[in-house]
Amino acid sequence: MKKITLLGATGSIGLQTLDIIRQHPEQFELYALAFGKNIDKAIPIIKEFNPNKIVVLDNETKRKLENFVNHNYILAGNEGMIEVCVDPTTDIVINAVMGSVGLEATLQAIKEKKQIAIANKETLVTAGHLVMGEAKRNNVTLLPVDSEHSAIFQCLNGENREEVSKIILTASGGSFRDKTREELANVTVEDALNHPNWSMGAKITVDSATMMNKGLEVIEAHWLFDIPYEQIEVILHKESVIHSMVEFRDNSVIAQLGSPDMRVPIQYALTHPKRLELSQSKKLDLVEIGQLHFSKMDMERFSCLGMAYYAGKEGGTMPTVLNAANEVAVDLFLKGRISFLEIESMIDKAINSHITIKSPDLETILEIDQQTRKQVTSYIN
Ligand SMILES: NC(=O)C1=CN([C@@H]2O[C@H](COP(=O)(O)OP(=O)(O)OC[C@H]3O[C@@H](n4cnc5c(N)ncnc54)[C@H](OP(=O)(O)O)[C@@H]3O)[C@@H](O)[C@H]2O)C=CC1
Ligand SMILES: CC(=O)[C@@H](O)[C@H](O)COP(=O)(O)O
Ligand SMILES: [Mn+2]
Repeated sequence: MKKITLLGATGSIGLQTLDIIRQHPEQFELYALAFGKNIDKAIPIIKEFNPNKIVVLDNETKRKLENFVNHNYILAGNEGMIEVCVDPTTDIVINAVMGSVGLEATLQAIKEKKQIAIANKETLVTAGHLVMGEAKRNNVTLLPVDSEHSAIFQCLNGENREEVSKIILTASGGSFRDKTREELANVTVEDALNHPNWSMGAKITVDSATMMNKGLEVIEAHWLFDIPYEQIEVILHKESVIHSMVEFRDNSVIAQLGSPDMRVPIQYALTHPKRLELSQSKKLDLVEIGQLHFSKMDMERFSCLGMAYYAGKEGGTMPTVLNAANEVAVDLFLKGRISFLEIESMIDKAINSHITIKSPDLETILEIDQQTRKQVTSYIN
């Protein structure tokens, strides 16, 4: 029985993880969960799964939750998140929070040699060298949940990493894939949240529309698979059926396919190297689909992807700035305070005004993250 600590239990990945735990009660138990403020979503989860420990964003949310659930172990904030990650009873930590907020908890979990299933890409973008360094020192393998990285992980099964010539990440193109840059000027939040293939949290859905999601995934792939940026390619594939591919030095390409359903990579991260049945998941029917489409990525149309390659190659604190600027800009867009195209102009401004600090430690990363958030917020004030 694997005892799970689930960070981000009320989110899109969190709820799908709970579905897997529900389907395999003999394999998995929800030991602890963390969420932000959404107690309406959390209450039924707590009642159904009865976790030993609960973490919420702050003391105000803790007090509110205590009015609805009779539980004697509710913690708040970052310290709470760290506590449930290093808890000796926990076997595996699933980081499915939104944004880089779970960074310290993830680092502490790795130090305790917990298994880590990582859905959260921002953690690796903002501090990939620290996370992977800690994982190496503690002999911890990070099990990818992000669909593309799970695909690559599966394609690399049993292969010699030295023989990889290229990783090919597929991108759906997001909500606005058929729009020109001119047409992007007046798009709404509602339009942006209408992803053609996946139902996901608001922030990642907007990232997918700006193509920053793929940019973050390029950096995530660089760290997870220890591969140079020059050997990571992104192509457009509107059906999201091929989740990603690996090309080897003999020109053989291995791809992982499946209907778009995040429960598949989530479950694989929990069962690796084994597999379990997954009910209510649509089997892939290529005859029904008929055709798959691919095209070259237009780096001018999707300028966020270019910014992510730049920040990743520059390294040091630059990806921290990219990530923090993006988190703030997307939040402002979702609140209706800036336009869609202002997301990329704000990120551009932030990365262009930053002087990279090489090999930053955790304190520096956290400081630059906070500074960037303040700076980008000031762009609209
Ligand atoms: N959704 C998907 O299909 C995929 C997601 N990912 C990645 O997984 C991560 C989660 O995405 P997704 O599930 O879509 O996001 P959601 O926005 O749906 O959920 C985010 C979760 O994080 C919690 N949370 C937010 N802020 C805090 C905080 N400060 N402290 C504690 N908990 C917090 C939220 O709690 P509350 O509800 O209370 O706000 C919620 O449980 C992201 O990094 C995303 O890029 C990767 C691949 C696919
Ligand atoms: C499901 C998943 O992994 C998302 O990150 C997905 O990849 C978003 O799709 P695009 O970024 O390709 O639009
Ligand atoms: Mn993805």
